[in-house]
Amino acid sequence: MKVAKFGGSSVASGAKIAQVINILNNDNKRQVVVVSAPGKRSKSDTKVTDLLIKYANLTLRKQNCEKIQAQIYARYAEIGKYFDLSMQGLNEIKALINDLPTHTFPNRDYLMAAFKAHGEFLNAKLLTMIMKKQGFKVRLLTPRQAGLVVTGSPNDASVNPETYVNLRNLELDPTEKIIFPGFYGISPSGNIATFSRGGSDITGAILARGFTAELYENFTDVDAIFSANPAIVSHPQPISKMTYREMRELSYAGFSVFHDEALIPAIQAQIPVNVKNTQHPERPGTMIVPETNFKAQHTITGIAGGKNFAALYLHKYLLNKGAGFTLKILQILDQHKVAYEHMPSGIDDITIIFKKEDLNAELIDQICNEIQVSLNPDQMQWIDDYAITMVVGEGMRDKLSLCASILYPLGQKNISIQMINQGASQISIMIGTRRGDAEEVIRTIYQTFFN
Ligand SMILES: Nc1ncnc2c1ncn2[C@@H]1O[C@H](COP(=O)(O)OP(=O)(O)O)[C@@H](O)[C@H]1O
Ligand SMILES: N[C@@H](CC(=O)OP(=O)(O)O)C(=O)O
Repeated sequence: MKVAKFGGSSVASGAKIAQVINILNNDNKRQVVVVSAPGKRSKSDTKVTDLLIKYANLTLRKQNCEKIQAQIYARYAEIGKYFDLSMQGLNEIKALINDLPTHTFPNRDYLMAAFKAHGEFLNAKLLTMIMKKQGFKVRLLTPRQAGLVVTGSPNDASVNPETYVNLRNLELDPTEKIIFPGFYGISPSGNIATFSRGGSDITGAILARGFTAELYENFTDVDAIFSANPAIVSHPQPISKMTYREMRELSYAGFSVFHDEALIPAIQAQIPVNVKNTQHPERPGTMIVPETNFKAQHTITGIAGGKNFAALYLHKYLLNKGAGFTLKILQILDQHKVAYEHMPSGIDDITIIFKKEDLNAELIDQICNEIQVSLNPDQMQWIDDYAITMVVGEGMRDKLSLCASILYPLGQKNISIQMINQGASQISIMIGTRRGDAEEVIRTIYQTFFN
Protein backbone atom coordinates (compact mmCIF):
# COMPACT_ATOMS: atom_id res chain seq x y z
CA MET A 1 0.00 0.00 0.00
CA LYS A 2 1.19 3.53 -0.82
CA VAL A 3 0.30 6.93 0.61
CA ALA A 4 0.18 9.64 -2.08
CA LYS A 5 0.21 13.30 -1.05
CA PHE A 6 -0.68 16.02 -3.57
CA GLY A 7 0.56 19.52 -2.78
CA GLY A 8 -1.37 22.74 -3.31
CA SER A 9 0.16 23.29 -6.75
CA SER A 10 -1.13 19.83 -7.85
CA VAL A 11 -4.73 20.50 -6.80
CA ALA A 12 -5.02 24.16 -7.79
CA SER A 13 -7.46 23.73 -10.70
CA GLY A 14 -9.87 21.27 -12.33
CA ALA A 15 -7.31 20.29 -14.98
CA LYS A 16 -4.68 19.60 -12.30
CA ILE A 17 -7.14 17.48 -10.29
CA ALA A 18 -8.00 15.49 -13.43
CA GLN A 19 -4.30 14.61 -13.62
CA VAL A 20 -4.33 13.60 -9.93
CA ILE A 21 -7.23 11.24 -10.62
CA ASN A 22 -5.26 9.74 -13.54
CA ILE A 23 -2.32 9.11 -11.27
CA LEU A 24 -4.54 7.42 -8.67
CA ASN A 25 -6.21 5.34 -11.37
CA ASN A 26 -2.84 4.12 -12.68
CA ASP A 27 -1.79 2.36 -9.49
CA ASN A 28 -4.19 0.47 -7.22
CA LYS A 29 -1.62 0.56 -4.46
CA ARG A 30 -2.19 4.34 -4.14
CA GLN A 31 -4.81 3.71 -1.55
CA VAL A 32 -4.49 6.64 0.85
CA VAL A 33 -4.55 10.09 -0.74
CA VAL A 34 -3.64 13.27 1.16
CA VAL A 35 -4.61 16.61 -0.35
CA SER A 36 -3.57 20.18 0.36
CA ALA A 37 -5.76 23.23 -0.15
CA PRO A 38 -5.80 24.62 -3.71
CA GLY A 39 -2.50 26.44 -4.25
CA LYS A 40 -1.39 29.01 -6.79
CA ARG A 41 -2.58 28.61 -10.41
CA SER A 42 0.00 31.18 -11.56
CA LYS A 43 2.83 33.13 -9.98
CA SER A 44 0.56 36.06 -9.10
CA ASP A 45 -2.26 33.89 -7.69
CA THR A 46 -3.06 33.51 -3.96
CA LYS A 47 -3.15 30.15 -2.14
CA VAL A 48 -6.51 29.29 -0.57
CA THR A 49 -4.72 28.98 2.80
CA ASP A 50 -3.70 32.63 2.52
CA LEU A 51 -7.28 33.63 1.61
CA LEU A 52 -8.50 31.76 4.70
CA ILE A 53 -5.98 33.58 6.90
CA LYS A 54 -7.36 36.86 5.57
CA TYR A 55 -10.91 35.60 6.25
CA ALA A 56 -9.97 34.66 9.83
CA ASN A 57 -8.43 38.08 10.44
CA LEU A 58 -11.50 39.90 9.05
CA THR A 59 -13.71 37.74 11.29
CA LEU A 60 -11.56 38.52 14.33
CA ARG A 61 -11.83 42.23 13.56
CA LYS A 62 -15.60 41.81 13.03
CA GLN A 63 -15.32 43.24 9.51
CA ASN A 64 -17.38 42.42 6.44
CA CYS A 65 -16.43 39.02 5.03
CA GLU A 66 -18.69 38.72 1.98
CA LYS A 67 -15.96 39.46 -0.57
CA ILE A 68 -13.42 37.04 0.86
CA GLN A 69 -16.09 34.33 1.31
CA ALA A 70 -16.97 34.68 -2.38
CA GLN A 71 -13.28 34.59 -3.36
CA ILE A 72 -12.70 31.35 -1.42
CA TYR A 73 -15.85 29.71 -2.71
CA ALA A 74 -14.91 30.68 -6.29
CA ARG A 75 -11.76 28.51 -6.05
CA TYR A 76 -13.80 25.38 -5.16
CA ALA A 77 -16.65 26.26 -7.55
CA GLU A 78 -14.16 26.54 -10.44
CA ILE A 79 -12.91 23.01 -9.74
CA GLY A 80 -16.42 21.62 -9.19
CA LYS A 81 -17.71 23.13 -12.42
CA TYR A 82 -14.79 21.62 -14.37
CA PHE A 83 -16.20 18.22 -13.36
CA ASP A 84 -19.89 19.20 -13.76
CA LEU A 85 -20.52 18.68 -10.08
CA SER A 86 -24.09 19.20 -8.89
CA MET A 87 -25.06 22.55 -7.34
CA GLN A 88 -26.10 20.63 -4.25
CA GLY A 89 -22.48 19.57 -3.61
CA LEU A 90 -21.15 23.07 -4.26
CA ASN A 91 -23.80 24.66 -2.05
CA GLU A 92 -22.66 22.38 0.77
CA ILE A 93 -19.12 23.75 0.35
CA LYS A 94 -20.41 27.34 0.21
CA ALA A 95 -22.36 26.87 3.45
CA LEU A 96 -19.33 25.40 5.22
CA ILE A 97 -17.26 28.45 4.19
CA ASN A 98 -19.92 31.02 5.13
CA ASP A 99 -20.79 29.38 8.46
CA LEU A 100 -17.23 29.45 9.80
CA PRO A 101 -17.66 32.69 11.81
CA THR A 102 -20.70 31.23 13.62
CA HIS A 103 -18.60 28.48 15.29
CA THR A 104 -17.21 29.00 18.75
CA PHE A 105 -13.49 28.68 19.44
CA PRO A 106 -11.54 28.68 22.71
CA ASN A 107 -9.43 31.64 21.53
CA ARG A 108 -8.15 33.57 18.50
CA ASP A 109 -5.40 31.04 17.74
CA TYR A 110 -7.85 28.14 17.52
CA LEU A 111 -10.12 30.22 15.32
CA MET A 112 -7.20 30.88 12.95
CA ALA A 113 -6.28 27.18 12.90
CA ALA A 114 -9.84 26.04 12.13
CA PHE A 115 -10.26 28.56 9.32
CA LYS A 116 -6.94 27.50 7.74
CA ALA A 117 -7.71 23.78 8.05
CA HIS A 118 -10.89 24.23 6.03
CA GLY A 119 -8.72 24.75 2.93
CA GLU A 120 -7.70 21.08 2.96
CA PHE A 121 -10.96 19.77 4.49
CA LEU A 122 -13.10 21.30 1.72
CA ASN A 123 -10.69 20.17 -0.99
CA ALA A 124 -10.74 16.58 0.30
CA LYS A 125 -14.54 16.74 0.42
CA LEU A 126 -14.65 18.10 -3.13
CA LEU A 127 -12.25 15.46 -4.49
CA THR A 128 -14.32 12.73 -2.83
CA MET A 129 -17.51 14.05 -4.49
CA ILE A 130 -15.75 14.29 -7.87
CA MET A 131 -14.29 10.78 -7.72
CA LYS A 132 -17.59 9.27 -6.49
CA LYS A 133 -19.34 10.91 -9.44
CA GLN A 134 -16.78 9.28 -11.73
CA GLY A 135 -17.58 5.86 -10.27
CA PHE A 136 -14.56 5.38 -7.98
CA LYS A 137 -14.97 3.67 -4.64
CA VAL A 138 -13.70 6.46 -2.39
CA ARG A 139 -14.24 7.60 1.18
CA LEU A 140 -13.46 10.89 2.91
CA LEU A 141 -11.62 10.22 6.16
CA THR A 142 -11.03 13.25 8.39
CA PRO A 143 -8.41 13.64 11.14
CA ARG A 144 -11.28 13.57 13.67
CA GLN A 145 -12.65 10.28 12.35
CA ALA A 146 -9.17 8.75 12.07
CA GLY A 147 -7.98 9.90 15.51
CA LEU A 148 -5.12 12.10 14.26
CA VAL A 149 -4.39 13.74 17.60
CA VAL A 150 -2.03 16.70 17.92
CA THR A 151 -0.65 18.72 20.81
CA GLY A 152 1.31 21.96 21.08
CA SER A 153 0.39 25.36 19.78
CA PRO A 154 -2.78 25.56 17.65
CA ASN A 155 -0.95 26.80 14.55
CA ASP A 156 2.27 24.83 14.95
CA ALA A 157 1.11 21.53 16.41
CA SER A 158 2.92 18.18 16.61
CA VAL A 159 1.50 14.71 16.24
CA ASN A 160 0.66 12.85 19.42
CA PRO A 161 1.89 9.20 19.53
CA GLU A 162 -1.62 7.85 20.27
CA THR A 163 -2.40 8.72 16.62
CA TYR A 164 -0.38 5.71 15.48
CA VAL A 165 -2.41 3.37 17.68
CA ASN A 166 -5.63 4.90 16.35
CA LEU A 167 -4.52 4.56 12.73
CA ARG A 168 -3.41 0.97 13.21
CA ASN A 169 -6.87 0.12 14.52
CA LEU A 170 -8.56 1.38 11.35
CA GLU A 171 -9.51 -1.28 8.84
CA LEU A 172 -8.64 -0.27 5.26
CA ASP A 173 -10.58 -1.85 2.44
CA PRO A 174 -8.03 -2.57 -0.36
CA THR A 175 -10.69 -1.87 -3.01
CA GLU A 176 -11.47 1.59 -1.65
CA LYS A 177 -9.43 4.81 -1.77
CA ILE A 178 -9.27 7.04 1.28
CA ILE A 179 -9.21 10.81 0.70
CA PHE A 180 -7.64 12.55 3.69
CA PRO A 181 -7.27 16.32 4.24
CA GLY A 182 -3.69 17.32 5.07
CA PHE A 183 -2.27 20.01 7.35
CA TYR A 184 -4.30 19.53 10.56
CA GLY A 185 -5.20 17.30 13.44
CA ILE A 186 -7.48 17.40 16.47
CA SER A 187 -6.31 18.53 19.92
CA PRO A 188 -7.11 16.43 23.02
CA SER A 189 -9.95 18.87 23.82
CA GLY A 190 -11.45 18.30 20.36
CA ASN A 191 -10.35 21.50 18.61
CA ILE A 192 -8.71 21.79 15.21
CA ALA A 193 -4.98 22.58 15.26
CA THR A 194 -2.73 22.85 12.22
CA PHE A 195 0.89 21.99 11.61
CA SER A 196 3.17 24.81 10.50
CA ARG A 197 2.86 26.08 6.90
CA GLY A 198 3.46 23.40 4.30
CA GLY A 199 2.32 20.81 6.86
CA SER A 200 0.32 18.53 4.54
CA ASP A 201 3.66 16.82 3.90
CA ILE A 202 3.62 15.94 7.63
CA THR A 203 0.11 14.44 7.40
CA GLY A 204 1.24 12.21 4.53
CA ALA A 205 4.20 10.93 6.53
CA ILE A 206 2.04 10.29 9.62
CA LEU A 207 -0.41 8.23 7.57
CA ALA A 208 2.44 6.37 5.84
CA ARG A 209 3.77 5.37 9.27
CA GLY A 210 0.33 4.69 10.76
CA PHE A 211 -0.78 2.45 7.88
CA THR A 212 2.72 0.92 7.42
CA ALA A 213 2.88 1.97 3.78
CA GLU A 214 5.57 0.51 1.53
CA LEU A 215 6.14 3.98 -0.02
CA TYR A 216 5.20 7.59 0.66
CA GLU A 217 4.79 9.42 -2.65
CA ASN A 218 4.90 13.20 -2.44
CA PHE A 219 3.56 14.76 -5.65
CA THR A 220 4.54 18.35 -6.39
CA ASP A 221 5.25 20.70 -9.31
CA VAL A 222 8.90 19.88 -10.01
CA ASP A 223 10.50 16.78 -11.58
CA ALA A 224 12.73 16.12 -8.60
CA ILE A 225 14.47 17.69 -5.68
CA PHE A 226 17.33 19.65 -7.23
CA SER A 227 20.78 20.15 -5.79
CA ALA A 228 19.96 23.85 -5.39
CA ASN A 229 16.76 25.89 -5.39
CA PRO A 230 15.80 26.39 -9.09
CA ALA A 231 14.79 29.96 -8.26
CA ILE A 232 18.44 30.69 -7.41
CA VAL A 233 20.48 28.44 -9.73
CA SER A 234 19.23 27.96 -13.27
CA HIS A 235 18.70 24.32 -14.29
CA PRO A 236 20.25 22.72 -11.21
CA GLN A 237 20.98 18.99 -11.29
CA PRO A 238 18.22 16.72 -10.03
CA ILE A 239 19.02 14.46 -7.09
CA SER A 240 17.98 10.91 -7.93
CA LYS A 241 18.59 9.44 -4.47
CA MET A 242 19.44 10.92 -1.10
CA THR A 243 19.33 9.89 2.56
CA TYR A 244 16.80 10.93 5.19
CA ARG A 245 19.59 12.76 7.00
CA GLU A 246 20.59 14.78 3.92
CA MET A 247 16.98 15.75 3.27
CA ARG A 248 16.41 16.79 6.89
CA GLU A 249 19.36 19.18 6.75
CA LEU A 250 18.45 20.56 3.33
CA SER A 251 14.75 21.02 4.02
CA TYR A 252 15.48 22.70 7.34
CA ALA A 253 17.84 25.12 5.61
CA GLY A 254 15.55 26.09 2.75
CA PHE A 255 14.53 23.29 0.37
CA SER A 256 10.87 24.22 0.73
CA VAL A 257 9.81 21.39 -1.58
CA PHE A 258 9.50 19.02 1.41
CA HIS A 259 8.69 20.04 5.01
CA ASP A 260 11.62 19.39 7.36
CA GLU A 261 9.37 17.85 10.05
CA ALA A 262 7.70 15.52 7.57
CA LEU A 263 10.59 13.10 7.45
CA ILE A 264 10.41 12.14 11.11
CA PRO A 265 7.45 9.69 10.90
CA ALA A 266 8.92 8.23 7.69
CA ILE A 267 12.28 7.73 9.41
CA GLN A 268 10.64 6.19 12.47
CA ALA A 269 8.98 3.58 10.28
CA GLN A 270 11.84 3.46 7.69
CA ILE A 271 9.43 4.18 4.83
CA PRO A 272 11.10 5.50 1.65
CA VAL A 273 9.78 8.80 0.27
CA ASN A 274 9.47 9.48 -3.45
CA VAL A 275 9.11 13.14 -4.48
CA LYS A 276 7.52 13.22 -7.96
CA ASN A 277 6.04 15.63 -10.47
CA THR A 278 2.22 15.48 -10.84
CA GLN A 279 2.56 16.63 -14.44
CA HIS A 280 5.17 13.94 -15.26
CA PRO A 281 4.42 10.99 -12.97
CA GLU A 282 6.37 8.63 -15.26
CA ARG A 283 9.64 10.39 -14.33
CA PRO A 284 11.53 8.81 -11.42
CA GLY A 285 11.68 11.88 -9.17
CA THR A 286 13.83 11.78 -6.05
CA MET A 287 14.00 8.82 -3.67
CA ILE A 288 14.71 9.62 -0.02
CA VAL A 289 15.95 6.49 1.68
CA PRO A 290 17.53 5.17 4.90
CA GLU A 291 21.27 5.65 5.41
CA THR A 292 22.02 1.92 5.62
CA ASN A 293 24.04 0.72 2.60
CA PHE A 294 23.71 4.14 0.94
CA LYS A 295 26.54 4.83 -1.54
CA ALA A 296 27.11 8.55 -2.13
CA GLN A 297 27.48 9.40 -5.82
CA HIS A 298 28.86 12.92 -5.29
CA THR A 299 30.78 14.76 -2.57
CA ILE A 300 28.01 17.31 -2.21
CA THR A 301 24.35 16.39 -2.60
CA GLY A 302 22.76 19.81 -2.22
CA ILE A 303 23.17 23.44 -1.18
CA ALA A 304 20.33 25.15 0.66
CA GLY A 305 19.92 28.60 2.06
CA GLY A 306 17.66 30.36 4.51
CA LYS A 307 17.67 34.15 4.76
CA ASN A 308 15.39 34.77 7.69
CA PHE A 309 17.81 34.52 10.54
CA ALA A 310 19.29 36.97 13.01
CA ALA A 311 22.31 36.47 15.25
CA LEU A 312 23.67 37.71 18.55
CA TYR A 313 27.46 37.81 18.60
CA LEU A 314 29.15 37.88 22.03
CA HIS A 315 32.86 38.26 22.74
CA LYS A 316 34.38 37.79 26.18
CA TYR A 317 37.96 36.89 26.98
CA LEU A 318 38.32 33.48 28.65
CA LEU A 319 34.70 32.68 27.85
CA ASN A 320 35.69 29.01 27.59
CA LYS A 321 37.02 29.04 31.19
CA GLY A 322 34.02 30.71 32.82
CA ALA A 323 31.58 28.04 34.01
CA GLY A 324 27.93 28.74 33.33
CA PHE A 325 28.28 31.38 30.59
CA THR A 326 26.25 29.38 28.07
CA LEU A 327 23.87 28.18 30.78
CA LYS A 328 23.01 31.77 31.71
CA ILE A 329 22.31 32.63 28.06
CA LEU A 330 20.02 29.61 27.76
CA GLN A 331 18.20 30.55 30.97
CA ILE A 332 17.53 34.05 29.65
CA LEU A 333 16.24 32.66 26.35
CA ASP A 334 14.11 30.11 28.20
CA GLN A 335 12.53 32.81 30.36
CA HIS A 336 11.41 34.55 27.17
CA LYS A 337 10.35 31.25 25.54
CA VAL A 338 12.72 31.91 22.64
CA ALA A 339 14.33 28.94 20.91
CA TYR A 340 17.73 29.31 19.27
CA GLU A 341 18.67 27.55 16.06
CA HIS A 342 22.47 27.22 16.36
CA MET A 343 25.14 28.29 18.81
CA PRO A 344 28.64 27.95 17.31
CA SER A 345 31.36 29.02 19.75
CA GLY A 346 35.11 29.62 19.99
CA ILE A 347 37.46 30.25 22.93
CA ASP A 348 36.38 33.87 23.40
CA ASP A 349 33.32 34.14 21.17
CA ILE A 350 29.86 32.75 20.78
CA THR A 351 27.20 33.41 18.12
CA ILE A 352 23.58 32.57 18.84
CA ILE A 353 21.46 32.23 15.73
CA PHE A 354 17.69 32.74 15.83
CA LYS A 355 14.83 32.47 13.39
CA LYS A 356 13.59 36.03 12.83
CA GLU A 357 9.95 34.93 12.99
CA ASP A 358 10.43 34.03 16.68
CA LEU A 359 11.46 37.58 17.65
CA ASN A 360 10.30 41.18 17.75
CA ALA A 361 12.09 44.43 18.55
CA GLU A 362 10.94 44.51 22.18
CA LEU A 363 12.05 40.93 22.81
CA ILE A 364 15.46 41.56 21.23
CA ASP A 365 16.03 44.56 23.51
CA GLN A 366 14.95 42.64 26.61
CA ILE A 367 17.24 39.69 25.81
CA CYS A 368 20.23 41.93 25.02
CA ASN A 369 19.69 43.98 28.21
CA GLU A 370 19.52 40.89 30.38
CA ILE A 371 22.61 39.37 28.77
CA GLN A 372 24.50 42.63 29.28
CA VAL A 373 23.58 42.76 32.98
CA SER A 374 24.06 39.08 33.70
CA LEU A 375 27.17 38.28 31.61
CA ASN A 376 28.85 41.62 30.98
CA PRO A 377 30.40 40.61 27.62
CA ASP A 378 33.36 42.60 26.22
CA GLN A 379 31.52 42.97 22.96
CA MET A 380 27.89 42.33 22.02
CA GLN A 381 26.47 42.82 18.53
CA TRP A 382 22.98 42.15 17.21
CA ILE A 383 23.13 41.12 13.54
CA ASP A 384 19.67 41.54 12.09
CA ASP A 385 20.32 40.36 8.53
CA TYR A 386 21.81 36.93 8.84
CA ALA A 387 21.62 34.15 6.29
CA ILE A 388 22.63 30.54 6.59
CA THR A 389 23.83 28.40 3.73
CA MET A 390 24.02 24.68 4.31
CA VAL A 391 26.23 22.46 2.15
CA VAL A 392 25.15 18.86 2.61
CA GLY A 393 26.32 15.45 1.40
CA GLU A 394 26.93 11.95 2.75
CA GLY A 395 30.01 12.04 0.48
CA MET A 396 31.50 14.90 2.55
CA ARG A 397 32.72 12.67 5.38
CA ASP A 398 36.50 12.74 5.84
CA LYS A 399 37.06 15.07 2.87
CA LEU A 400 39.86 17.10 4.41
CA SER A 401 40.25 19.90 1.87
CA LEU A 402 36.55 20.44 1.39
CA CYS A 403 36.29 23.61 3.49
CA ALA A 404 39.06 25.23 1.50
CA SER A 405 37.38 24.30 -1.79
CA ILE A 406 34.16 25.90 -0.58
CA LEU A 407 35.66 29.02 0.95
CA TYR A 408 38.33 29.97 -1.61
CA PRO A 409 35.90 30.90 -4.44
CA LEU A 410 33.80 32.88 -1.96
CA GLY A 411 36.88 34.82 -0.88
CA GLN A 412 37.69 35.53 -4.54
CA LYS A 413 34.29 37.19 -4.82
CA ASN A 414 34.89 39.24 -1.66
CA ILE A 415 32.00 37.57 0.15
CA SER A 416 32.43 38.07 3.86
CA ILE A 417 31.89 34.91 5.89
CA GLN A 418 30.46 35.62 9.35
CA MET A 419 30.61 32.05 10.60
CA ILE A 420 31.47 28.56 9.45
CA ASN A 421 30.48 25.47 11.38
CA GLN A 422 31.60 22.00 10.48
CA GLY A 423 31.65 18.95 12.61
CA ALA A 424 28.47 18.60 14.65
CA SER A 425 26.99 16.77 11.70
CA GLN A 426 29.69 15.09 9.62
CA ILE A 427 27.62 15.49 6.49
CA SER A 428 27.11 19.25 6.49
CA ILE A 429 28.90 22.57 6.64
CA MET A 430 27.01 25.64 7.75
CA ILE A 431 28.06 29.07 6.49
CA GLY A 432 26.74 32.32 7.96
CA THR A 433 26.76 35.44 5.78
CA ARG A 434 24.91 38.71 5.36
CA ARG A 435 21.51 38.26 3.73
CA GLY A 436 22.52 40.23 0.62
CA ASP A 437 25.26 37.69 -0.16
CA ALA A 438 23.17 34.56 0.42
CA GLU A 439 22.17 33.77 -3.16
CA GLU A 440 25.64 34.47 -4.54
CA VAL A 441 27.06 32.04 -1.96
CA ILE A 442 24.74 29.29 -3.22
CA ARG A 443 25.52 30.01 -6.88
CA THR A 444 29.27 30.11 -6.25
CA ILE A 445 29.36 26.83 -4.35
CA TYR A 446 27.11 25.24 -6.97
CA GLN A 447 29.45 26.34 -9.78
CA THR A 448 32.46 24.98 -7.91
CA PHE A 449 31.05 21.51 -7.35
CA PHE A 450 28.50 20.89 -10.09
CA ASN A 451 29.60 22.81 -13.22
N1 LIG B 1 16.04 22.25 -4.12
C1 LIG B 1 14.80 22.31 -4.60
N2 LIG B 1 14.36 21.37 -5.46
C2 LIG B 1 13.11 21.43 -5.98
N3 LIG B 1 12.23 22.42 -5.68
C3 LIG B 1 12.61 23.37 -4.81
C4 LIG B 1 13.90 23.35 -4.22
N4 LIG B 1 14.00 24.41 -3.38
C5 LIG B 1 12.84 25.06 -3.44
N5 LIG B 1 11.99 24.46 -4.30
C6 LIG B 1 10.64 24.94 -4.62
O1 LIG B 1 9.68 24.08 -4.04
C7 LIG B 1 8.51 24.12 -4.85
C8 LIG B 1 7.61 22.94 -4.50
O2 LIG B 1 7.20 23.02 -3.15
P1 LIG B 1 5.74 23.54 -2.76
O3 LIG B 1 5.46 24.84 -3.46
O4 LIG B 1 5.57 23.49 -1.29
O5 LIG B 1 4.90 22.41 -3.49
P2 LIG B 1 3.47 21.82 -3.20
O6 LIG B 1 2.50 22.87 -3.64
O7 LIG B 1 3.46 20.61 -4.09
O8 LIG B 1 3.38 21.47 -1.75
C9 LIG B 1 9.05 24.11 -6.25
O9 LIG B 1 8.15 24.66 -7.18
C10 LIG B 1 10.32 24.95 -6.12
O10 LIG B 1 10.09 26.27 -6.48
N1 LIG C 1 -2.14 24.57 2.58
C1 LIG C 1 -1.17 24.60 3.63
C2 LIG C 1 -0.51 23.26 3.87
C3 LIG C 1 0.34 22.70 2.76
O1 LIG C 1 1.08 21.73 2.95
O2 LIG C 1 0.27 23.30 1.57
P1 LIG C 1 1.22 22.96 0.27
O3 LIG C 1 1.11 21.47 -0.04
O4 LIG C 1 0.64 23.85 -0.81
O5 LIG C 1 2.66 23.33 0.60
C4 LIG C 1 -0.17 25.72 3.38
O6 LIG C 1 -0.31 26.44 2.41
O7 LIG C 1 0.71 25.92 4.20
